[in-house]
Formats: sequence, structure tokens, C-alpha cells
Amino acid sequence: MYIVIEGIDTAGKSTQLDILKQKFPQAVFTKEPGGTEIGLKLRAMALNGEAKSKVAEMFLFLADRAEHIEEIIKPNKEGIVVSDRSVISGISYASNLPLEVVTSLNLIATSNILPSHVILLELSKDELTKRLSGKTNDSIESRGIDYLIDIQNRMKKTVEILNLNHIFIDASLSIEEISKKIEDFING
Ligand SMILES: Nc1ncnc2c1ncn2[C@@H]1O[C@H](COP(=O)(O)OP(=O)(O)OP(=O)(O)O)[C@@H](O)[C@H]1O
Ligand SMILES: Cc1cn([C@H]2C[C@H](O)[C@@H](COP(=O)(O)O)O2)c(=O)[nH]c1=O
Repeated sequence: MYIVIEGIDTAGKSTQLDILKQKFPQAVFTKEPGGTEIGLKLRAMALNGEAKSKVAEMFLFLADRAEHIEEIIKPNKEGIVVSDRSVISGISYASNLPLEVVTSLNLIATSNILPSHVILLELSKDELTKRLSGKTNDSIESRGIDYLIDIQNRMKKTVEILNLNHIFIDASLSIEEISKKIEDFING
């Protein structure tokens, strides 16, 4: 089982992952970018805003993804592996390029391995504005509310185009309500 939790910045992914860690102690928990040793270096490069080219930035995330699939997902997917972000973020955040082009590149990076379960936490514009104002924003978050809402729309489209088994959850529900929905989805 390859479960991914997705959503734009501040959607509540880490909050729900902390709860899942208690509920599924036998699972392997991982993340993109930065789930491997090389990935930590690629994450730092991608998020410090140093790359002038959006294409260069996308290739940093793709390199992280390829290594993550090889080192973490392939060896663990017969058990339960839960990842904070995935190919869905990869396709959606690279919004300077057409969806079909970025999808092809991402499928090369993942060796065509796709998640078996996608949990997408969906934020309203108002709730996103409130949550982003409560934290220091990194180079990607600083691109603003409209950029992130557009990414969220691309995420939903990507899940549908790839025909992935999924649940979309209103991220403004209570932490407990969201957690119950996630548990029910995983348990089928
Ligand atoms: N259901 C919820 N209702 C209200 N606030 C929430 C809820 N879930 C999380 N939060 C709050 O929203 C903020 C962002 O949550 P969290 O760090 O879990 O998001 P994230 O998706 O992991 O963010 P990022 O992608 O930026 O790392 C935190 O302050 C958290 O306490
Ligand atoms: C996988 C991936 C991520 N991003 C962006 C999304 C976030 O702004 C950061 C990661 O930060 P987090 O605290 O770990 O959520 O990177 C991206 O632009 N492209 C990607 O492929």
C-alpha cells in the first residue's frame, strides 16, 4: 500500500501524519522532498530560492523523486508506506509547463509507480490566507495565495487525469473529523 497525503502549503498534512503515526505504527513514514540523504540536499537547494530558472527548480524536485522511489517506495510498498507529498505535488507545482509535459517527466522519475491511495486536503482561499499569515513563508509560499489556489486546482485535476484512488477532504473540518475520514479511507 502506497499512501500519499497531499495538499498545498498549510493544508494540515503534518498534523494528520502525526496522528497516522500513532494509528499505524507498523507503517514506514516518508516525505518529498527530502526523504533520502541526497533528497535532503536537493530539498535545501530547491527551497532556498537560489535557482533562477523554474525548470531547474523542477529538475531538483524530479531528482529527489527518482531517488525517493528507488530507495524508499520500491522496497516498502508491499507493506504500508505513507508519504508527505508525491508525484502529485511534482506535477502541480511545476505550473509554468503544460500538465501533459510535466506528467511525462514525472512518470519517468517514478518508473511509472503511482500511489495506491491519495488523500488530498483542500483549503478555501480564506482559510489559506489565515494559515499563511500565521507563519514565516519560504520561497514557494511567498508566491502568494492565488498561486497556491491554482496549484490546488492542478492537484485535483492531476488526481483525476491519472485516475488515482482518492479522497478529497475539506481541510477546514476539525482535526479529529479529518483524521476519522482518513482512517476510514485507508481501511477501505
Ligand atoms: N483541521 C485543522 N483546523 C485548523 N487548523 C489546522 C488544522 N490542521 C492543521 N491546522 C493548523 O494549520 C497549520 C498548518 O498545518 P500543518 O503544518 O499540519 O500543514 P502542512 O500541510 O504540513 O504544511 P506545510 O506543507 O507548509 O508543511 C498549523 O498551524 C496547524 O496547527
Ligand atoms: C514535492 C514538491 C514540493 N514542492 C514545494 C511544495 C512546498 O512549498 C515545498 C515543500 O515544503 P513542505 O514543507 O515539505 O511541504 O516544496 C514543489 O514545488 N514541487 C514538488 O515536486
